[in-house]
Amino acid sequence: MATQETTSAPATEQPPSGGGFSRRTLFQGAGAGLAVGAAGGVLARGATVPEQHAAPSLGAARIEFQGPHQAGIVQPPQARVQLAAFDLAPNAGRAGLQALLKLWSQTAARLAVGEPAGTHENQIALDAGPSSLTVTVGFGATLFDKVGLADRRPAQLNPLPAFPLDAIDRSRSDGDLWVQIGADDALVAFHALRVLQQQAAPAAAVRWQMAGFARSPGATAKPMTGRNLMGQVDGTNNPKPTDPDFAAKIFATGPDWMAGGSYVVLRRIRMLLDDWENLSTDRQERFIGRRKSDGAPLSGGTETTPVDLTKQNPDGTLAIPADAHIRVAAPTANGGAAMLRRGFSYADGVLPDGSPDAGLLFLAFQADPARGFVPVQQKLARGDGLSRFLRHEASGLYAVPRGVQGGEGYLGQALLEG
Ligand SMILES: C=CC1=C(C)c2cc3[nH]c(cc4nc(cc5[nH]c(cc1n2)c(C)c5CCC(=O)O)C(CCC(=O)O)=C4C)c(C)c3C=C
Ligand SMILES: [Fe+2]
Repeated sequence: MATQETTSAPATEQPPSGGGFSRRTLFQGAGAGLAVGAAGGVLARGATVPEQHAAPSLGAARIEFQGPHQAGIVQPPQARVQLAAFDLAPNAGRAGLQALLKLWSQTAARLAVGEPAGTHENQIALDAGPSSLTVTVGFGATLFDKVGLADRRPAQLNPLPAFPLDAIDRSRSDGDLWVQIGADDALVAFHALRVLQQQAAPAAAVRWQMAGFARSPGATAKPMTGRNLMGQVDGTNNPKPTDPDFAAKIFATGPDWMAGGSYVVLRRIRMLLDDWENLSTDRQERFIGRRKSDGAPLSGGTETTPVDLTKQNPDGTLAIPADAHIRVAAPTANGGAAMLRRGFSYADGVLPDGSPDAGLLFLAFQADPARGFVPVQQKLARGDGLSRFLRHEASGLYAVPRGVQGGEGYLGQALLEG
């Protein structure tokens, strides 16, 4: 496995709401030591940088593969994501899975530092560096039976309940293995997907694949929380790694192979953009409970001002309406239920009726979906004004084992050899 460079370098600047989001980003090569980000102005597209002050390229940024948690959870979303689920071949067995996870772990570590893949290298990403590449691997509930580990399947992987308004396409849901590949360059992300996919054969085959995107680093004059395709500032009130209870909310404590791991819920949520865009900005804001221009709560202040759900307008109505998304989803309204949302937009052309096939690849990490996504979605599906503009079309739940560190060789080793 590739060794991980540990040279210390400053982390990229984070948006106001990013709080303590750790990007674990290092820069290699000639520019090491320089901070990259729009605030520093060093990566403005088209900017001419004098040779002697050459800045590190976006491609040079890298995120450590090794650590107590897998990469791709606490880091802010990269500009590009490739999501894929794989089903194990009937004859692969535990040995086949073990060999695959070893190969994927080696490959993820190599690609994260900008080395070529050890096998199936196709040069798609040549010259583009690791571009903050992360590879995150998860196990679906169906995997455990197939490799004789049914008795070790955690209860947290029990199937999600059906929610009102669900329109789930099972062929684009679930899967034995899940992979999230994030990078700040589309070619780097696709390269990693292609290599992992080829390495998977014949032990596993792709069940479904989805591509998404988020704001590119340096796109705004200063670091800001990103927007979704409805135009809203999205991601403000996420738990922050600096919160005292962050780890308890987001990371599992056991069994041993999951200690430091997390459970991720995926929902491919199509947005009914034609209907949404027909609303006035005022109505759109009341469906969310935040101002569209800057993400400030309708109870007042700026984006980061704590939400006041009791605040009333002069006419006595609630400043944040009863069916506003942030009121219905708030941890205080759901017994403290919390999750780390790390979604990406998608835009996959148009449907037969001419409407855009576009929306949110909603991804939420949590220590236990029964105390995170499930109670919140149960409430949202019934009482959220926004839900009439959304269609949940695909779904998945995966155990994301702890990261590789110390003497461990590959992701999931403690499960498969424990
Ligand atoms: C079950 C969980 C959630 C789903 C599904 C979901 C879908 C979804 N959300 C938006 C847009 C926004 N969501 C915002 C906040 C927010 N959303 C959830 C949960 C789900 N959202 C939570 C727990 C919160 C935080 C609530 C709080 O404590 O304030 C916001 C506001 C900005 C922010 O805090 O991120 C927006 C905007 C869309 C478009 C969507 C489905 C496509
Ligand atoms: Fe939301």
